[in-house]
Amino acid sequence: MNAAIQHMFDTLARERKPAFVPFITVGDPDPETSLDICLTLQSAGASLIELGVPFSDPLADGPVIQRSSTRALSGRGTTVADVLHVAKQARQQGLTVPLVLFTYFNPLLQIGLDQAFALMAESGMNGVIIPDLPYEESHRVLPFCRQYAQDYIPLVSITSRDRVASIVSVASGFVYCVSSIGVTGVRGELHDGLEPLIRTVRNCTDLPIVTGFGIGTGSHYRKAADLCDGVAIGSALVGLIEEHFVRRQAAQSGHEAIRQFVSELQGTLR
Ligand SMILES: O=P(O)(O)OC[C@@H](O)[C@@H](O)c1c[nH]c2ccccc12
Repeated sequence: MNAAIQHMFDTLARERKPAFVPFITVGDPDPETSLDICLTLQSAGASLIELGVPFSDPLADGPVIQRSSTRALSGRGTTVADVLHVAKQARQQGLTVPLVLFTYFNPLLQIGLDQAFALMAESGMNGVIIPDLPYEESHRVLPFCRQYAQDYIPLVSITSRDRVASIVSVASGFVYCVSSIGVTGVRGELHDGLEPLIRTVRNCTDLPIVTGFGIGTGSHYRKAADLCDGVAIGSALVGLIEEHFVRRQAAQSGHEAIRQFVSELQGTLR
């Protein structure tokens, strides 16, 4: 268990507030901007930030995050080490919210699991989500998570309901409930399988539950927040970054748009 993530959820539970968990692809449009965006997200009210490692074959990602990964991999590219360097710099610049590395398995294998987790701990990371590592393979990383005090956050999806007990048995920090089927990207509606999935997870663990996938509007955010302990938003935020920092090349309006976006989401809870 990583104390920072547990402390964050304990504090929010006492305040009866959900965690707001944004996802960004680090290196999109560049590492320096990603660092600034993390600081903006913290000041806007993010509870924990998912730092995405761009990957060439993001199977679980829709077009917005795929484009984001492609941009982060173009030019000099963005590696796991680059993402962790951004985390370390952000810590030095006052980022205090917990950070979770969001990476496919291959980039970790490329630098070696022991080296990767040692670097994560040294960079101030608090946990890891590996969307393409199945429960049956989680034993390959759990010893390193324990050794380096990194929470292992598994994904539970609507299609994996019959395996929830096994999947959450290896979890620490929180459990990530994938609220839709398919790939990431804002949906028109929350999947009606989300509520029964959360009930199933609640019956299997006392860990906090964060849901994500497809949430991009205030009404969906509120519905998801009523069901869970936290809500993850990626594509809607990455789309804002694409619009302001890439298309318009307007960083100032980009940071303002992020603050406005977070404020509107939080406003739906009042
Ligand atoms: O982008 P969305 O639809 O808001 O979904 C959250 C998602 O971005 C983030 O948590 C995530 C990024 N890539 C993933 C792959 C699998 C599960 C979750 C993710």
